[in-house]
Amino acid sequence: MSGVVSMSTDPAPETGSGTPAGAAAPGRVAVIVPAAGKGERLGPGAPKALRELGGLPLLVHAVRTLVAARSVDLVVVAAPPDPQGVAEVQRLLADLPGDTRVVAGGTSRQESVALALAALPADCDVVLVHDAARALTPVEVIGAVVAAVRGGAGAVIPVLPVTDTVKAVDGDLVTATVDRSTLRAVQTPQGFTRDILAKAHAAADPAAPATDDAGLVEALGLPVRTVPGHAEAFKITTPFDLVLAEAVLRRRR
Ligand SMILES: Nc1ccn([C@@H]2O[C@H](COP(=O)(O)OP(=O)(O)OP(=O)(O)O)[C@@H](O)[C@H]2O)c(=O)n1
Ligand SMILES: C[C@](O)(CO)[C@H](O)COP(=O)(O)O
Repeated sequence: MSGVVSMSTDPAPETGSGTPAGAAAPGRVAVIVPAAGKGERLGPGAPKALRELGGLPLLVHAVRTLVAARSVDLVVVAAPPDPQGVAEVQRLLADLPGDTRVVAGGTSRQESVALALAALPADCDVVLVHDAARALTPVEVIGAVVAAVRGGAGAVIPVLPVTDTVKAVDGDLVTATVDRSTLRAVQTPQGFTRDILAKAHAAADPAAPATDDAGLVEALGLPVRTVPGHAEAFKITTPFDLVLAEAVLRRRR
């Protein structure tokens, strides 16, 4: 497929040993990893997904966990779109086990996800979308999202309660205190049936990209379910997040 680099050969579609006679076997689970962002809030340097945490790029941490997850069959990374970015991601993934592929990403996260979605093999029926920037997400979160989609939810997101008091403001003036009991901080991986994610992206406006994929599903009026997220699935956005991530990694080792 043009623009797609396969890092291993296609495995035969899983037959699913528990499939009842006559029933269609489930398809494969693919994870799209948008990794094409610049990381402007992290400060000057290489694209964020290629910056190091404990001696390895953030992307490698994220993909290593994904390929180790029993529920995941295929990982497609949207790389920084310049030729060096794509080549570097290909090189990094070549050292990892599992079925991994690379596409060139886009100018927004939404576009990067759409480009990877267009490159998925036909036998994937569940698709997760997972930020490279959430490099330390525990494998349990990935399993919980896949299980919820396989259990019948069309769209699933991991969430955490909001722990700060939240205010609405107009400039520097507080206009309201928001009821945080109904608010959740949203993480990735977000999981979808392939049909729903494809419909959501087909209806999306490239000129006003959504910050997450579940937002596109909400815009279709379809339900989005939640599962518990994890504190260590935080997004590495600022230099302080990188310090925090180094501490989490040291504690794990
Ligand atoms: N054009 C883009 C922009 C973002 N992303 C990815 O989307 C994820 C979440 O985005 P964020 O953390 O905001 O990353 P950046 O866009 O790189 O950060 P910044 O806004 O600070 O530049 C990251 O894994 C990032 O690489 C992407 O694939 N393509
Ligand atoms: C998808 C996401 O990680 C959910 O919290 C988040 O919206 C991406 O953040 P961005 O800074 O808008 O890229």
